[in-house]
Amino acid sequence: GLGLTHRKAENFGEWYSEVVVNAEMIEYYDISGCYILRPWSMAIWEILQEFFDPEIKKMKIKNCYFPLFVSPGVLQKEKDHVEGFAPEVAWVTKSGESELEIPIAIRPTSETVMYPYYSKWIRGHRDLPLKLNQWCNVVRWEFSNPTPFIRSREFLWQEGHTAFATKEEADAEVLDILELYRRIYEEYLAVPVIKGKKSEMEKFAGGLYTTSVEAFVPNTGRGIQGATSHCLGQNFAKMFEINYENEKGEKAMVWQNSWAYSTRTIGVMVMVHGDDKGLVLPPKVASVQVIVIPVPYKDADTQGIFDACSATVNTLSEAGIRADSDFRDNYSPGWKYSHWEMKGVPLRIEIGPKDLANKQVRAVRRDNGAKIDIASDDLVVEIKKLLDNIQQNLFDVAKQKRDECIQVVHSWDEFVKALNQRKMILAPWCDEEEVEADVKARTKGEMGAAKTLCSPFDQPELPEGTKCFASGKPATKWTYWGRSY
Ligand SMILES: O=C1CCCN[C@@H]1CCCn1cnc2ccccc2c1=O
Repeated sequence: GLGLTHRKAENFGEWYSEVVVNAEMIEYYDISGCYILRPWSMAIWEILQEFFDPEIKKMKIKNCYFPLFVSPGVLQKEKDHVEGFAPEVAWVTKSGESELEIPIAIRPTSETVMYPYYSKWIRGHRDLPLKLNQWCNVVRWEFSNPTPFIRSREFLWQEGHTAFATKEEADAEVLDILELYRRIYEEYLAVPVIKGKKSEMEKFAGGLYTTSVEAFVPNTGRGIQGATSHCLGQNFAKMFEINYENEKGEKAMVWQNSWAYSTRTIGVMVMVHGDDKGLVLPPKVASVQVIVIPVPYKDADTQGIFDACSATVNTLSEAGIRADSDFRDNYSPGWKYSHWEMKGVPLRIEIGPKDLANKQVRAVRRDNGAKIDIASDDLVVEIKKLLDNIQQNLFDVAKQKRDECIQVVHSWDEFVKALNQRKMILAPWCDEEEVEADVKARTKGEMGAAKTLCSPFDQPELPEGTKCFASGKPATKWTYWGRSY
């Protein structure tokens, strides 16, 4: 049969793997942790890119392309923090039958690839700001459980790498980019996220501070980092001698940022909106927003029905709506309904003899199953309203579910209870790293330990004297905690 064999609420992992395959987004590949992105998911990546790329161009950020290969020397340059990541670095050691003199790393990220050239290109203050981005793949040979889109050994992303004369410029850009990431999630993927700052333990070790947008998957009770925007401070400038002669003729080091979102965004959307019929696509990222299906009746005017379907697709397409028809004669209408529901198409239009006679179409919503008869004269206006309503409804439902999973706690016992209830926990914290390490140690288990997700920029009131939930010391900030991907 066409349906899923696993229910989202019963076996999330199996449900997810089945949805991404049955919706024809992913094909499993013969190398573990690698996946084929089929057109149905590549189209989503392209729609997100068509939003983000013009936005960074407005910020005078230019696209470039650096080599995939990293020479070992520069990779070790970041030894302080790269050692943590070293096991994930993939290496080329041979070409054909012969061993390479020196093994070459495949980029897991491009700081060490790009920054020796930033050092060469940035000599005077007129060379600043230098703002580059690249759309590429990166490889991280991870061993923890691979999951399509969420955790794969190769993935697509954009990585922005910018250099400024002042910290103020860098700080401002970090937040401008973070807002774009929020828009990707909330305006396109209809996924609510929380903007915040990572703890010292969770931040990018090579940087000064990390900001992120954090999503949450209610079914697994796990937080997931949606995208990151780091201020690197002058750490890499020091390491790679990226300095310049400032306007006073003094030698000064640049202030840098780096920021990325990846194909992980697609996986988060699948997890949040998908249901037991399959994928549910927010209209903004649906490559097909409306699928038109003929419902011919044995002796009815079949040609008239097909003509009405084609006219409907044309009218919608001319209005800028991504519409298609399914005229295949080897599948029944019922089979087609299930097929396009599995693929998450936001709206289905059925046209049968009655609809033809009444000069109307029957629209069926993928998000809530509602059936709406629309007069053909009102088609474009009504379909546009429906698509906007579906987009908003998906966000509202996801936000309501996510908010139901947020639990404010003030004590350790409340924290443990909430954690076991698969909540996203908001707790007052003393912001001490060893306390975070202690919480990790005390919550270790086969479900994974609790960790900080972020300290939200939008801080609730913290009354004088509030104690840290874990240490009892004076709390300095509210922080989200939880298990995570
Ligand atoms: O997030 C971003 C945004 C885009 C540019 N890079 C930063 C930081 C990447 C951190 N990171 C992540 N995995 C790694 C894996 C192997 C070696 C190095 C690294 C590594 O530096």
